[in-house]
Amino acid sequence: MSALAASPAPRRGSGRITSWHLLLNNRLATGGLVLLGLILLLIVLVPILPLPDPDATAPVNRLQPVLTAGHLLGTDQLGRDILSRLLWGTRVSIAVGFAATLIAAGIGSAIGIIAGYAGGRTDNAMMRGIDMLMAFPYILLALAIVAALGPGLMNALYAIALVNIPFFARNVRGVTLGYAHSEFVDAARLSGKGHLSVILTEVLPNVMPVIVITMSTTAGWMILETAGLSFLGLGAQPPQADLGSMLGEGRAQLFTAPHVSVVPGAMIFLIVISLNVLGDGIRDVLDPRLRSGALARPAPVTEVAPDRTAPANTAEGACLAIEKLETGFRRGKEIIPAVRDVSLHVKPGECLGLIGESGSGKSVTALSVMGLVASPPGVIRNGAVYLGNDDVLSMPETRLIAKRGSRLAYVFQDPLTTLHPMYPVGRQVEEAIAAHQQVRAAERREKAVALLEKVGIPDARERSVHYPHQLSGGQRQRVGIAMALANDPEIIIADEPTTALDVTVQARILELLRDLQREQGMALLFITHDFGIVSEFCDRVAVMKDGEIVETGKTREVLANPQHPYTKRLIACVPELGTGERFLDRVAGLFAGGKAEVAQ
Ligand SMILES: Nc1ncnc2c1ncn2[C@@H]1O[C@H](COP(=O)(O)OP(=O)(O)OP(=O)(O)O)[C@@H](O)[C@H]1O
Repeated sequence: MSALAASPAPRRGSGRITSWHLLLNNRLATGGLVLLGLILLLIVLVPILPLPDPDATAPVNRLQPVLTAGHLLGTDQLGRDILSRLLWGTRVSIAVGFAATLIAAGIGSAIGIIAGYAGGRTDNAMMRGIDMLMAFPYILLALAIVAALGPGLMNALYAIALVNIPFFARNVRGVTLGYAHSEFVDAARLSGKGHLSVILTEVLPNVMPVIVITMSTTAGWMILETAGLSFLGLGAQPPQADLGSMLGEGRAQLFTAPHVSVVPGAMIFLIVISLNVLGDGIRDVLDPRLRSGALARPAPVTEVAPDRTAPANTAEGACLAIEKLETGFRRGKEIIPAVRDVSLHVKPGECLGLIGESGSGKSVTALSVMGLVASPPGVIRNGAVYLGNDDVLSMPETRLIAKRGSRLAYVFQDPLTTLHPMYPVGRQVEEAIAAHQQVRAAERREKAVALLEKVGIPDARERSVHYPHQLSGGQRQRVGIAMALANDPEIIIADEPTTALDVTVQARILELLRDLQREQGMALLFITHDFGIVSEFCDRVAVMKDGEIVETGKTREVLANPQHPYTKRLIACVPELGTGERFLDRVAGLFAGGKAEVAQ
């Protein structure tokens, strides 16, 4: 860990959020859990409950209605107590459904992991087998299996398990394929671990949430399928009750005594619905991206707290002013602040460097400007952002969205993740133009080529039909800059635009940004963690630490006379050519002593 990264992290909420809290936060899942818990409790207690024998017939008492004395849910066509049969039958159906789920999950997941991990012929052979299994209508396949093995609950269980193996195998194989060639799996292999060990320690823990999610969402389905087979007389055999056979037996009295079939039908419905909503809740808890809301479709604009205090614009003549900004992230009911009390301004033609260690809040500050922090979980608690005199955070959503890319544009760190991999780069620049300008397709194309030329892409016309993966890292970043320039913005926010590039490309991109900024008189908010870049590039600098601005001023003055110890440490971290040893001594001295100051 770098010395800088070792400095204390922003304060976090003290309450520990467990998976239980997250599950219980989801009302539907809690409802499902309570309902399923009650049903499970009843079927566990059924042997000790004072209920009549579920199989004891009493023809004189046949088809008694609900709420008859001694028969709360009435009796069936043979005079058997429906409540007793329902609870014993539910016990059988749930046991068979869960057992089938476990068998299908075990075998299907093993096939999926082995096929995905091994790849090549093994994968091909296993998946073709699975495809054949899937090619049959599953209920027909289950019927054929039971017909071959003979009717009975155990055979129904095997049949249901078998027809569900492909769902697990396909799901798990897909996820395993993604992990099989990832760096951490390669590293484990290279460190000498055997295949089994790699599968068990590296692949399985990552695939496990998918297995559990598939289990929780298919268990209800399997209970339904078991009931279906019993309904057709291929599962539970008389006199044994399960929900499907009760439903099948009640069919003949559907119009004269509907309760005989409605009661088991309602129970099937309750079990399946509770399992499904609980399964959805479990999926949300197990997938950390869902947990933070990252996969939920983010709102088009960051949520702004209704009780936000919006200070007035104090920066005269600035084209961008941030006033006392406070942005945080929701975690349960808490909002954990990421930036606090941040005030900055940039004037036309000026370059402001925003510098700070990783996690200090630079990106959150930059993204808050145009309401781009994903909500959920992001929320702007307090503060204001002014573009000229316009209060951005008070604007109607559509107006704010219209300002994105026109008055203010962003250049992000990694163009490979921001460019669409399936479209040629020229088309993506054209899209940026089309977002704000009504120009004909041919003109737009010419404009896109001109922009690519302007940012220094050689043979721009030919390159414009290339896809992002066909360009180098530096060229991709140039495309990102071309897109930012597409609508002649007044301000560009460049968020560590050169971090992913090697030093020579980095220098060229920085030069390009500086030239364009001077040429077009744009304001630039340049985010970096490198004081070397700030000293060469920025007129003023703001230093950020733990979500707050700790020092701000003209770059030359801050460099010559840093006030905050953290600024001094950042400056000390800039290596000077030929002073390698001295630099390391300085850094080591600084961080060994913790609070040691830098000798200027
Ligand atoms: N989606 C999120 N949910 C919760 N916390 C987040 C989220 N995004 C960022 N944060 C937190 O906000 C804080 C500031 O993050 P930010 O990305 O602004 O840091 P940064 O200074 O830009 O770091 P870097 O230089 O590594 O990009 C960090 O503590 C981070 O963990």
